[in-house]
Amino acid sequence: MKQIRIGIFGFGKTGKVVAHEFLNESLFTLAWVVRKSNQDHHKYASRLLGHEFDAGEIFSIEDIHNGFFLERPVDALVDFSGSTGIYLYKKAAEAGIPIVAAISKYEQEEINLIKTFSKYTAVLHSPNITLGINVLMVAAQILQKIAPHADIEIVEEHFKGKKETSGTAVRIANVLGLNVEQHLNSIRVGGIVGRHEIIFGMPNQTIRLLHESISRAAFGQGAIFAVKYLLGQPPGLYTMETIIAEMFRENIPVY
Ligand SMILES: NC(=O)C1=CN([C@@H]2O[C@H](COP(=O)(O)OP(=O)(O)OC[C@H]3O[C@@H](n4cnc5c(N)ncnc54)[C@H](OP(=O)(O)O)[C@@H]3O)[C@@H](O)[C@H]2O)C=CC1
Ligand SMILES: O=C(O)C1=N[C@H](C(=O)O)C[C@H](O)C1
Repeated sequence: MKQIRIGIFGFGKTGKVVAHEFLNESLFTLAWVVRKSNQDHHKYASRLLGHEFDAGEIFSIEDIHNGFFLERPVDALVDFSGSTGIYLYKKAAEAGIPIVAAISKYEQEEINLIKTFSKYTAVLHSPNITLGINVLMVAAQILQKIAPHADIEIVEEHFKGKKETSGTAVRIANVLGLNVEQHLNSIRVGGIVGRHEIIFGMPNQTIRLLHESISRAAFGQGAIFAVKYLLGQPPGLYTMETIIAEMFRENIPVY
């Protein structure tokens, strides 16, 4: 069976693990990886990740010219780079290549670009692409309807070096109608991959909804789920949360 060709933007803490997850799935072939610098230029991501075959030639942003996506066609593009990666793949979007934009913090300009791309192709943007966190967000909205007077606080924990507030936590606050400044609490310690807790406080009981990413492989598995969903979808803007909510309504098991 013809493999699904994947191109990945970003080869950092997360991109490397996501590439490894795609390389381990026979349904996919990793066509290329684009990173910011010239580090490991033209080497194969597969070899750097310990595989015994050549896949995922590494390019830098300097290699991205207008013909790049025509010369190296893929069936889906997965972005785990940073907020500026999106400016490099307009031609891919215009060519109708589905896009998984897994960047956690975009400014309005990038959000507008995502919306523009969604006119040409299927674009999924989620600040957290794990299946679990998006189930948590659906559950939290249900719980808030059941207990509208509960006090709600969000606690997000990440590794020491993460500078920005969790995009996931901001998204959770937004869907629950909470003021980010007042109800979002950030902790930065050690090597925590990602932990999000939503605490519903009531006079005589507390309900805690908790999701922990214990390995960045969770992001890879989420990206694989997202690519499989996007293939064949019409142009438009998709999120993991709406996909999972739709599957929940139709009694389709997610995981
Ligand atoms: N949606 C989700 O579920 C998740 C989202 N993320 C998000 O993914 C992003 C990456 O996280 P993380 O891996 O920890 O970050 P890192 O800093 O470890 O890695 C960033 C990678 O992206 C590359 N890069 C940076 N800018 C560009 C660009 N303009 N074009 C192409 N490549 C670029 C870097 O290249 P070089 O190596 O050459 O410097 C590096 O390989 C962050 O926005 C993070 O919030 C992370 C985890 C989960
Ligand atoms: O930077 C990360 O690593 C992560 N970022 C995302 C966020 O900011 O919400 C998602 C995940 O928690 C890991």
